[in-house]
Amino acid sequence: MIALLKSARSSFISHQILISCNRSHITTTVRQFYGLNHLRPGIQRVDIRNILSTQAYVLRKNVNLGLSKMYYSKGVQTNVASSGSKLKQIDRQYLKRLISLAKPERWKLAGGILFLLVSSAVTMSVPFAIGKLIDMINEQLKSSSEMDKEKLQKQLSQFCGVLLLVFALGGACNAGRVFLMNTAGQRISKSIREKVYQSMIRQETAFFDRHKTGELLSRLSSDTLTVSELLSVKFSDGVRSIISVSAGLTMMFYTSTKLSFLTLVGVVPPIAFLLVVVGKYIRILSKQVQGSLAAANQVAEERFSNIRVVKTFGHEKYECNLYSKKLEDLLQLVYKEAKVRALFFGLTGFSGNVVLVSALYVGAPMLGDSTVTVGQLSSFLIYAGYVSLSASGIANLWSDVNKGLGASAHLWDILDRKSDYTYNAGGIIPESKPRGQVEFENVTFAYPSRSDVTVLNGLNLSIPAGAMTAVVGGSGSGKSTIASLLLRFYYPHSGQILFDGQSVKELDWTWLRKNVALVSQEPVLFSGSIRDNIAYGSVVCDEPSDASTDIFSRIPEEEIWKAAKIANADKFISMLPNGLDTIVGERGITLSGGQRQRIAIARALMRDPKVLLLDEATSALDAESEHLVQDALEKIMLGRTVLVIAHRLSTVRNADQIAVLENGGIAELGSYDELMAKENGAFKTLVRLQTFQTS
Ligand SMILES: Nc1ncnc2c1ncn2[C@@H]1O[C@H](COP(=O)(O)OP(=O)(O)OP(=O)(O)O)[C@@H](O)[C@H]1O
Repeated sequence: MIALLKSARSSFISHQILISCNRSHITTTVRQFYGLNHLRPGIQRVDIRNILSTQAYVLRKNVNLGLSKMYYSKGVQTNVASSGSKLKQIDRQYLKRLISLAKPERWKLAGGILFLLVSSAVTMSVPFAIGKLIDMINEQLKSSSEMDKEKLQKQLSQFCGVLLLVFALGGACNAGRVFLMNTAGQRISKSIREKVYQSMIRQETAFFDRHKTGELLSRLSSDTLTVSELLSVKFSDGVRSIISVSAGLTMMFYTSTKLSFLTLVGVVPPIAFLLVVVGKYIRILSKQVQGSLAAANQVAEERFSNIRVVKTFGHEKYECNLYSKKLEDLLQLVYKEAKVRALFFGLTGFSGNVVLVSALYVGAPMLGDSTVTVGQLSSFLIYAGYVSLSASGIANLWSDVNKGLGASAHLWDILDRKSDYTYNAGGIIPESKPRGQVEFENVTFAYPSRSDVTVLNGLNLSIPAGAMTAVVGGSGSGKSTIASLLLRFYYPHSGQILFDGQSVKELDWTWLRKNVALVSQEPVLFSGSIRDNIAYGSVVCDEPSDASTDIFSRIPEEEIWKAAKIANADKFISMLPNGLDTIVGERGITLSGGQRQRIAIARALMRDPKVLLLDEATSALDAESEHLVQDALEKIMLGRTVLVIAHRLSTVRNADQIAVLENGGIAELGSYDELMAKENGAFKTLVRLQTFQTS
């Protein structure tokens, strides 16, 4: 349980909170949901600058929900609630925003509510009608002659016929309500999912370093579903309960005020109090269950996507145990929740029956003194039944609203998050043809998820246009980081990177991507056909308004073959039974490493980039594959600026210049022969130590 040990005193730094997580599943939940990745079980101080305001809000709210109290030090973030009233204000804002999601479906929802009103009116009028009928029969039976009995039978048939028609109308309205609400819910869910996905996919790379795939998928699937269900089906169920309770109570009082007072006053308040308390506990538990389920899904998702690693090490049994352990944690919580839910529903059922019994107990003697008729007592009892059943529906709505608010807060975090520097369509598009000259000027950089480790420290490197530059250095020295920075996956903390004299930060995103392409060490393909994978490299409109999904299949086949030929991939593709239409499997798993790499080269070629980044492109291949890939690379290098992140002498030897990376900067720069001529030089030492393989 999360517990605050003590409030943040004025001496605390204003952006820190002190929390304690002494159960591992809570720790996992908090870590996953709130991005506090380094959180461990136990007591610790947490810096909430790295978590978004809404996440901080949800974190606080969750704690406030009953796990225990948690305090922020003063002035943490402007929109993090610092008092109960502010929290309510944010609740209202969130509620307004939540409701705004349903606006496009307002006519469907209004239609659903209209059907709901009709069906509720029908349902709620039935007990009254039945009461009247019973009284009528009673009256007629008292003064019964044979003729009267026949008349009564006829009236009864007519009454039942009308009742059946009314029921049919109620049933049709109910069906209409369910259909409209469900379709509106599905459309709301589609629209939220689209928005959330668009926002996610445009986030900068560091966002994906921090958020796990399983977590993002859970945002897309379960949070959007929770919100859309709340706005449609659950909302309408809740409104139905509210109508039933208010109409039921009104009719109870209308039927007999005295009986209503006597029945409700003694029974309802204590039971309502109990229900509120139990309902609140259920809310807390269901949140914990969601978190635990997400943790179990995370394990399965990660293992399936890395199944070959599991198989390579033969860890199937270990993984099964690990998953079982997660499920066991989940099961314990579900047991707890089931117990409380059972108590909750038991109490609701019991309260309903208590109301009925008290109505009977108080009402039966009233029959004697004719204060109520048999018909009135009957309809009163039915209304009392409706009220007690629907009261739990209102409790459920309350819990759903809270759940929906929590889920929507996760979604606002993603929707509101602006990835301003990565995707800046509308940046500078140089008028002249690109030359491909790249400069790293005094670049200092640390990864956002590990901000205390400086990877590049004042790096200066000039990469001449049309030439080949190789970067070498020990493992972890920052070679791939250079490529990531040029591709604008991340931004340097200081210094700048220039492309033809223009800071890459200011260049139009699409233009930059058209002119710089990367072929990485482990090229990943998508699960479609070879054709789709190669065509993926072509430049297409990146605006979401271009909703067509077949843009890649419209790329002329000759262009694809041309790229495949230069990449030495044409021969093996034409030998496959389905040629370009061969499906490559998840991540291209049905192809060999060399084949994947050549498809990736063809893919990069499709956009005819001016600058080509080759990140250890040949290191994982056998001699024949390497030859084919190397040959392909040599062909595509012509006329382009090439930056090779090299491990092999075969590539380095041909380079126009070699940069040796050490301690975050360039230790040596020169041609192969120049660097080898330096007796105790860094490059020569690297070669001697065979940090990168000789071929
Ligand atoms: N996404 C990331 N988040 C945090 N740290 C990272 C990330 N990627 C790399 N690093 C760290 O940055 C440093 C430089 O990594 P980089 O991949 O650039 O090295 P490299 O020289 O290419 O290594 P290798 O030759 O082993 O591939 C390493 O210490 C690595 O642990």
